Amino acid sequence: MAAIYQAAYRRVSSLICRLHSTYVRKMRYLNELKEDDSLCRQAQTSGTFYLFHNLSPFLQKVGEKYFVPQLSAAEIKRILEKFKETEQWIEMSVLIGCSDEHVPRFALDLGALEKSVIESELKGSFTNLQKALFVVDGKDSPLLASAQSLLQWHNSHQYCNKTGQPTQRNVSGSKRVCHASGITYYPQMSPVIITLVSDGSRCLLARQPSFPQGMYSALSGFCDMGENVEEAVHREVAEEVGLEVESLWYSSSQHWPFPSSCLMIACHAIVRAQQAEISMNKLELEEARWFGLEEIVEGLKREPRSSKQDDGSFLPWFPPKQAIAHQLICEWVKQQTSQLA
Ligand SMILES: NC(=O)c1ccc[n+]([C@@H]2O[C@H](COP(=O)([O-])OP(=O)(O)OC[C@H]3O[C@@H](n4cnc5c(N)ncnc54)[C@H](O)[C@@H]3O)[C@@H](O)[C@H]2O)c1
Ligand SMILES: [Mg+2]
Repeated sequence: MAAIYQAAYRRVSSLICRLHSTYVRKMRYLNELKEDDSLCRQAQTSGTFYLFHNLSPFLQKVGEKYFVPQLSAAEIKRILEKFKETEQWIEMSVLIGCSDEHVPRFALDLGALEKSVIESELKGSFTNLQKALFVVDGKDSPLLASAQSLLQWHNSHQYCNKTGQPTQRNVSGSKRVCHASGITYYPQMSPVIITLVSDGSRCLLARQPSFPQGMYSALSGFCDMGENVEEAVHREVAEEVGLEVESLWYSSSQHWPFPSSCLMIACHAIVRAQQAEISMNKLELEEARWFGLEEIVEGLKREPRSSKQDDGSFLPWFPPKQAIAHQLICEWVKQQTSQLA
């Protein structure tokens, strides 16, 4: 009897498994790789690798386009042999995802090896992440950003905060453990709110002193300990431009690798048109002002290069489409245009 039940259970389980979508199977496989060291070690032999050098990703240029090559384990071994290094280096890679066909993807930083040798061997170049994110295909930039953030987190968490002893990573790189204290460290992100404030017919954009000339963006700020998203939006708007938010709603979120792993939580906020006088915090901002719809539409078309005028001043331009600030601005334009229609 028990055998019949077991056979029926197996049939139902395998049916459920087949019914699972490609996405669900992929996520379950990735989770197994994170948890199971021997499975992940085996996966490294059949996976593909994104290369980094001191946290700069490796890109190849074909014509005017930049690509992020995925190298096989065999190609990595060939490079390592050039340096008379062993394949043990592969163990320093971190798991960053997998294809729909369950080919795992890893990121590996070869920062200790001579950069120019790798570049000429693989015919490409290690490119600063800030530049790389804006020149690669849109689907590759989130992958590069999260890979770099994870590599950076490992670099800065080599030792236990409590004992000062070295921490040991698991094979996938999803955590580090201090065996002396038993503390497990997981990769961290800092929550940051980014808010496009509107008074109903205009939107508020600001400049930090570190921004490139002419660029304006939505207000942003790190969440304080214990704060929720709504409280952070209210506080940041009050702190930076002296306005009181009346209502707000969530738009979307984005992982942002600068300065190190932020979770950008994007919202729209409304302030009363009668109480919209800006009182800017000069310690944080260089300029903050209201923009009408026409000026925003013009600014969205403007390239950073074409923003400089003959008298040396700069016309406003906005963050590129890879930044969530861009998305907030486009949503606001859509909202305003639909109201006018
Ligand atoms: N992707 C986008 O569209 C977009 C747009 C704007 C800003 N951002 C990012 O948002 C982040 C925060 O924006 P901000 O500079 O306006 O923040 P902010 O207004 O909170 O000011 C930054 C200051 O906050 C303090 N701070 C508090 N907690 C911090 C933490 N965990 N890490 C670092 N500093 C902390 C520091 O003193 C720092 O100088 C920046 O890293 C920026 O790159 C992204
Ligand atoms: Mg700020």
